[in-house]
Amino acid sequence: MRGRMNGRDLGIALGKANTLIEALPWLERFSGSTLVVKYGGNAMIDNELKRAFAADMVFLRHVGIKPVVVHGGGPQISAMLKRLGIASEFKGGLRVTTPETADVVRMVLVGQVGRELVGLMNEHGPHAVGMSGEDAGLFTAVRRPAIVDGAPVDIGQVGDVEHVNVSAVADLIAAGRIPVVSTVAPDADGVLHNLNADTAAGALAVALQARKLVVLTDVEGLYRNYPDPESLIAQLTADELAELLPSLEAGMVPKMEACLRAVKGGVPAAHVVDGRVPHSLLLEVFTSEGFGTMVVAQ
Ligand SMILES: Nc1ncnc2c1ncn2[C@@H]1O[C@H](COP(=O)(O)OP(=O)(O)O)[C@@H](O)[C@H]1O
Ligand SMILES: CC(=O)N[C@@H](CCC(=O)OP(=O)(O)O)C(=O)O
Repeated sequence: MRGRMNGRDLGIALGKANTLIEALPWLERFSGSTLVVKYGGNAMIDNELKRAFAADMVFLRHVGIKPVVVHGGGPQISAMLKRLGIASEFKGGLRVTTPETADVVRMVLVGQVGRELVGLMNEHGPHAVGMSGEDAGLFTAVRRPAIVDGAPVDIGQVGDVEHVNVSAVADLIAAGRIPVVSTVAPDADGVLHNLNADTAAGALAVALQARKLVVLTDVEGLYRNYPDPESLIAQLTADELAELLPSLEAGMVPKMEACLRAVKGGVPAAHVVDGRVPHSLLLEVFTSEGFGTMVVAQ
């Protein structure tokens, strides 16, 4: 409400102005750069959080940052497989994917999770465009095994990203859109593969030479000794992460591999932040303290 302020209101207003001005150096630094944001299925807890995430992406877009969203949906896929009475298991952090499972993965990621995020962003205006690795040849997949107890195990139609057709997203970014990527893709023979969303986000961040990769998940960040709260890591180098990787547990493995791949591939920083905290991404990008765990090259 416009009108005269009392002393308390003025204090609150000045606090808001300070928050805005604290963002200035970060706006200057990141304006014009590409940010790849991976939104994990476990961080899509409720509608309020999803709305806050969508608003954050639109906010970034309006301040001149170019967000590219890569979304997950592991829990949502598992729920649909259960509804359909199809058994499902993970090996080495990756879903064993039969042809039947691959169809469900595509249905849920492209038709459900991706659509919902696009819809929430587009409540703010015609910003977001959904696509999968199949659209405009965005990703070509190559079949990969899971690593279980140090040995490779075949898990069906699961892929890594072999090739990224950068123009598929670059054209959308140039048009001012926010690409929202679902991570299924054909291999060289056209067979549909299920890509872990962290893996695909890492590969896309490298191909786009993004300024940052930010992974939103359901923990505060990377713990040296999970779940000891004292062992949360604020910052670590690629070499330190490479040393830690073999000791990590399933869910964190593809996430931290993606961060390592991004940083080794020329992305200046990769972050893991708590997606359960509304606007955590803005806190990471626009405050001096940062948020969660940051991986840097050196
Ligand atoms: N060292 C670790 N640090 C943080 N989380 C860990 C660690 N080891 C295992 N985890 C687990 O990894 C989970 C995140 O991975 P995942 O469930 O696959 O999330 P998402 O759906 O966001 O991809 C956390 O909730 C936590 O239980
Ligand atoms: C191969 C593989 O495991 N694919 C994942 C794809 C979704 C995903 O990665 O979702 P989150 O980011 O929410 O975990 C799956 O089928 O669950």
